[in-house]
Amino acid sequence: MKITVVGAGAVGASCAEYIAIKDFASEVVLLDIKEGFAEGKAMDLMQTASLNGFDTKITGTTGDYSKTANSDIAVITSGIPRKPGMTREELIGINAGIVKSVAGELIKHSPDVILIVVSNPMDTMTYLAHKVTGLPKHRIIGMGGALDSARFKYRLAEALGAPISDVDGMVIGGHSDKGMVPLTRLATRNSVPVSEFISEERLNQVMEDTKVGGATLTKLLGTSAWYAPGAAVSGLVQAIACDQKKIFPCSTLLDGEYGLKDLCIGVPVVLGKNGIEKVVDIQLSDAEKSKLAESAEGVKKTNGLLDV
Ligand SMILES: NC(=O)c1ccc[n+]([C@@H]2O[C@H](COP(=O)([O-])OP(=O)(O)OC[C@H]3O[C@@H](n4cnc5c(N)ncnc54)[C@H](O)[C@@H]3O)[C@@H](O)[C@H]2O)c1
Ligand SMILES: O=C(O)C[C@H](O)C(=O)O
Repeated sequence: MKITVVGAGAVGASCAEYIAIKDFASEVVLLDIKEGFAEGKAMDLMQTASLNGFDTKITGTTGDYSKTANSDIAVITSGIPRKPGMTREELIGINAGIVKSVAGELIKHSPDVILIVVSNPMDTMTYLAHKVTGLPKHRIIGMGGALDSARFKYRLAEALGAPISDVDGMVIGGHSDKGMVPLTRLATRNSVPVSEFISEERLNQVMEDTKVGGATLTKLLGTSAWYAPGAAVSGLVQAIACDQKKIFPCSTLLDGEYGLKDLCIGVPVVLGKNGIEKVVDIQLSDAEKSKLAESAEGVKKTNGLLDV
């Protein structure tokens, strides 16, 4: 199993590290445009192999896509991150050009690749990857919901005073400060609805804290987060590489599911060796449906800024 990660920055390197530590891939290729950067990150990571006990071979390249040839999965993290006070949507001007060229190069060298798009604004960049590559929809996956759900579980555990392993929950919708839809109604603590343990007011606070999870970290760090994003990407990669058939909320091109068409947005999907093997159409309440529809409007507005 060969995996390419484009962008050896904070998220790309973290993602390569988690993939290697989980030891399910034979090879990870890191590619960056900054001279020597990916080679350096790869060497540094390889020097953790004997310490962390993995056999995955990590190599780096400055812009040489021939080194990525015949990748099974490629992750696109190249692009600028936001600074405090910015929205993800403001990154579109620079990142659209980067994602467009990177996606084109990747499929030239790996025509059968499954693409995972991370660069922001992620739902729009996933849509752009479709427009540029024309790949079937099961082979382009946007990563956002897996991360947002992890943050939701973190906030739920905090509110419940429970261990995170006792908590389950999912966030659908756009990967944006306003567009996320944390499904509080379906969140559970060991199969019991969380509303049995905490007030509606506290649950609303959990929802709001989850939606601004990325912005909160950006304010603290001065740039956006990387550990949880890297771990979330590695979870998607592992589900595909190991044909796990796990459900994650991912951004996918919808064609009528959830009453939505011609956009990529986060909904639950089954991930396996073919990429997105099924969109899971769950029954939403009227309030959840209207939040998702509003979120879709926001994503479509950002898509409208694309030059495709
Ligand atoms: N979808 C998500 O949940 C999620 C989570 C975290 C970050 N992000 C996004 O991921 C992106 C990367 O974030 P980061 O913190 O790793 O940024 P970073 O600046 O640390 O790394 C980005 C890397 O991309 C490289 N790059 C730029 N143009 C390139 C090109 N044409 N080809 C190859 N490499 C190129 C840069 O040299 C840099 O090393 C940002 O857009 C950020 O907003 C998304
Ligand atoms: O917040 C960001 O801009 C980066 C990423 O989308 C995140 O949610 O951490």
